[in-house]
Amino acid sequence: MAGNTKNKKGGLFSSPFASLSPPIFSSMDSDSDSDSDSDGSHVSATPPRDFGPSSPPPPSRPPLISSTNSSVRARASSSSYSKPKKKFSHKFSSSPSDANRTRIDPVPASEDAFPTFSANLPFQIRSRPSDQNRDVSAVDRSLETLPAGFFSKSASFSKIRRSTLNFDCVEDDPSPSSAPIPPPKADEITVPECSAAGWLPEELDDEAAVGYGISSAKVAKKHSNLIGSNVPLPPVKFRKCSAEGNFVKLNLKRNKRKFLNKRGGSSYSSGRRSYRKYKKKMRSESEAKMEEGVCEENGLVVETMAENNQRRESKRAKFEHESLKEAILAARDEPSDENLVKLLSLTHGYDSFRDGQLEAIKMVLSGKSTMLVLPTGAGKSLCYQLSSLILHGITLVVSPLVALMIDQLKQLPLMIHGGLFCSSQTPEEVSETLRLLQQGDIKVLFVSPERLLNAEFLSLFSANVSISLVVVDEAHCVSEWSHNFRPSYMRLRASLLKAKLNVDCVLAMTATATTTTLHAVMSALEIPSTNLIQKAPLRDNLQLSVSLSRNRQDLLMLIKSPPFTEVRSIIVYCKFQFETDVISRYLRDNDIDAKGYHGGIPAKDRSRIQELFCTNKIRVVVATVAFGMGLDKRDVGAVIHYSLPGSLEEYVQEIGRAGRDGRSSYCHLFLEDDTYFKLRSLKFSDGVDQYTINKFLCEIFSNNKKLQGKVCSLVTESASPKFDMKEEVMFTLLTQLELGEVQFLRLLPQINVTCSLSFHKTPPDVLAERDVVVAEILKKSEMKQGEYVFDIPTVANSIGITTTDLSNQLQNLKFKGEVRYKLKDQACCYTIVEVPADLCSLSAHLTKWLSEVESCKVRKLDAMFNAATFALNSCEKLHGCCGAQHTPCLQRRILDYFNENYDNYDLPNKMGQSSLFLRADMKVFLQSNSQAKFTPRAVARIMHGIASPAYTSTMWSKTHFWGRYSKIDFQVVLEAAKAELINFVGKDAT
Ligand SMILES: Nc1ncnc2c1ncn2[C@@H]1O[C@H](COP(=O)(O)OP(=O)(O)OP(=O)(O)O)[C@@H](O)[C@H]1O
Repeated sequence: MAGNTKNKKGGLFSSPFASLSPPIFSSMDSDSDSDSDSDGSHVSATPPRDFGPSSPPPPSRPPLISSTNSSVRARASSSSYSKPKKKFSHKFSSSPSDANRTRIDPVPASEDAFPTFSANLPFQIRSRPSDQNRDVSAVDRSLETLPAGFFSKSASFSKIRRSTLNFDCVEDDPSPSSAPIPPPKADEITVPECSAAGWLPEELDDEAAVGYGISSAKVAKKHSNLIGSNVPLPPVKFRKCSAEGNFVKLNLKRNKRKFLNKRGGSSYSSGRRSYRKYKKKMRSESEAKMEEGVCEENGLVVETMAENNQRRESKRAKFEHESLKEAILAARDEPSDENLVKLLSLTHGYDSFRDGQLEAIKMVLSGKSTMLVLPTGAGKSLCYQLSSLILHGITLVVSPLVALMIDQLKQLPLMIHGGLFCSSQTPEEVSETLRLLQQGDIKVLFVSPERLLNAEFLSLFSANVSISLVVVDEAHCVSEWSHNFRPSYMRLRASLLKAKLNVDCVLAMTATATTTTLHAVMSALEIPSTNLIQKAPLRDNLQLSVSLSRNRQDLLMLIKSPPFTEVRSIIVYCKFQFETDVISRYLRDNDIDAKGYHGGIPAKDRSRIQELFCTNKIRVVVATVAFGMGLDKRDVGAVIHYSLPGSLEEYVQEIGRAGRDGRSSYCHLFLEDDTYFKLRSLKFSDGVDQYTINKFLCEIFSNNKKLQGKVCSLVTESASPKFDMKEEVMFTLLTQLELGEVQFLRLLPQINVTCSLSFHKTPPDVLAERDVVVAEILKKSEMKQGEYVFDIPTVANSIGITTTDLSNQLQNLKFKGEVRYKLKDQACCYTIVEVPADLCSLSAHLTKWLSEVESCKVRKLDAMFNAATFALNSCEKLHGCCGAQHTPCLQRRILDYFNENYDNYDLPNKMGQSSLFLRADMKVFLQSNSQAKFTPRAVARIMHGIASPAYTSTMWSKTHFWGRYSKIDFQVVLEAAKAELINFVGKDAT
């Protein structure tokens, strides 16, 4: 398979980057909008980025017209700048088991491996023995699982635009193990033809004007070539202040950004100071110019103060608009440091670029695909934002989460018009976005990876809309060796982007990628090793500390000790949903203003909690991984890990929510063994045996000869328990069958395949005579409770049309009042391209690959645990570490981890390697459950307390063997299960 990479252990892929030189760490490098559920107004109200009295003030200056007429003066004073003022004030004010577990514990208690909490700390924590008797089954029951069904349940675009930002979608969960990402449904999007659209500058109006602190006057349209360029300018234009202007409404929030840094003192704040200077300068320049005009007119025209203000603001807006156009053209002609800095100050109000930004922008502008690795909060988004203005075509940003897309859309500077396509949009919303796209009103378009390579979506770009740059955000998701692999991201290959979108230039961005991951991403996106821009993974304003033990009292004591007492906003990360509820309640009971946040909470409530946190109405959010992606609250002063993160990548991402304003921030990790054991067990919940993969492949390629070239479907919900395989694992396998060395199939968008239909107007037989679709439905359906029930792919195949065509025809019939129908059973759809000659070797191949992916995840957890354990037990405290403070040693471990191929060799771990009672217990277990047909993996999972689709915790946690051996290495348990099953089956056979 071209472009794929090979794991060191030898796998499916061959990497053209085998000789890629190690990345260079040149230096250590030093805001999420809330979503209200109240009304529409909040959408245009960015939550304050800083919470001091630092909002850009509404223009306040004496009226420029002197009048002897007192009534005019009175009107003037009351009306002067009232409109912008009102808008500003409006925007600023809106906020936005086991009772019978009697056997001997196979692994002795081992908490004494850790020292007690050191006394010479800035904060005191009591050390407690870890709780060895935790109920392992609870792990499974309460594991953070964010809601699946992204395509059916999530927010509509109108909601996004108007009020609640609904995050109730699978894309909300960055964890691959808990977030199936189905490909898009074919019937979700109807794409009209694109008409020719150019990037013509448009009117400057209210919204833009408000954005610049000016009034609602308009500037006449002006073609770009009037300012001396043959090249059409990008749409530096501003939309009308109407409810429909969602992008502007979202963008308007930017204008409420407060540019003063109350906590101050860092390089991160300098940009804001310069923004104020810039605004002042721009104001005085434009005012001077305007005053000339006013003097000329004074005495000639009797006008109201409001009209006068409008006229003056119009001039200033025009002036600023012209300045921006000039700056864009200058940067396009010559992307020099000077020109780019000038443009930066006009667009973002910052006076300098941060480390890596300028380099990345220049690379992109010169058409070079670039890999950008900057720490969280370092300003990666700005790199594509600025580039998008200078590039001719549109910039397509591929983002993994709907919530993230919405945040990124909101964070676009005012003059960069954005749009998004996500699966949760209604057809009307899709059409509206398309209309804006065709009109040239969208410069940056956010899409999910599923949608990006959807045939209908791709057809959009074939003729009229040209793409200059594809940005792959969270690019580590492309690699199966990352902590957060997304099968749909696998489809992003340079070859496909070139072939389908005619795009040569890709900007891949991530904060967390090991060398192996980087190589895989760069290989897939064909980014040369010379085009890697990489800075140290951590910002140096984060103070890292670790302590042994973890219980509620320790957490409370930590939060009530300095320096945490001084911190206004704190995030406490837990692994399990139940923990967030329990801990937040406990904190509240102890006078700490805290709220729990996890994927099980309704989307509306989650939005509300985020809003309250972002507006400092609650101090502590106790959250699972569901909280934080895209959160750009600048003054989060502390991140506390109540549970061990699953990898150093996850740790770095989560602590990266702290100190985004550049101030010293505190990141504390509570370490204890139990969570480690639970998490390690869970790392084995995705694995599949070769036997199962073989069965799965047989199903996929069954009836292969007949079905080649036709639409096949697999209803994942029912297939999952059948194969004892998670839905996302099935999807990963199907993606691998599409993108592997040989393309065996082609994935089609997911659809609901079972249709129950009833006729309402014309009798079915009569209708069938004139409609071939109806005739075929009658032939292929079964009658159930008075309804015709049929399989969509079967009917489509027999007519010889696509499932999308069939869906459209059904919609037509419904529209005419002829039929009513319901669809159910979401399925992965595909067409077979080639039937594998040897299913056994293919299944062996896939099993090996999945097993390597699984081992990689386990190593990541071990690396996290070892780094924290090292800080606690082995740090000699020579290089600045003291007490629980381990910034230097943890920074070093993290740097080493990202720089070296840690994830390619096994690390020492705490797992037991044998148990006297394991085999005996298995024998008893198999005998007492002789009716069940276990695989070795199923037995091993039960012994580890890991639920699976066929062996749910609801059913199996009742056995007293559930989770009993979770402290023994899974592979040891698996081998024992294989041996015992052979014994058991052999005995059974005799
Ligand atoms: N040159 C700059 N000067 C000052 N502030 C900047 C600069 N560039 C970006 N910022 C600000 O830094 C903040 C973080 O930027 P951004 O959200 O792009 O970070 P990121 O690298 O994408 O982080 P994450 O990986 O967490 O998403 C934003 O508020 C942004 O406006």
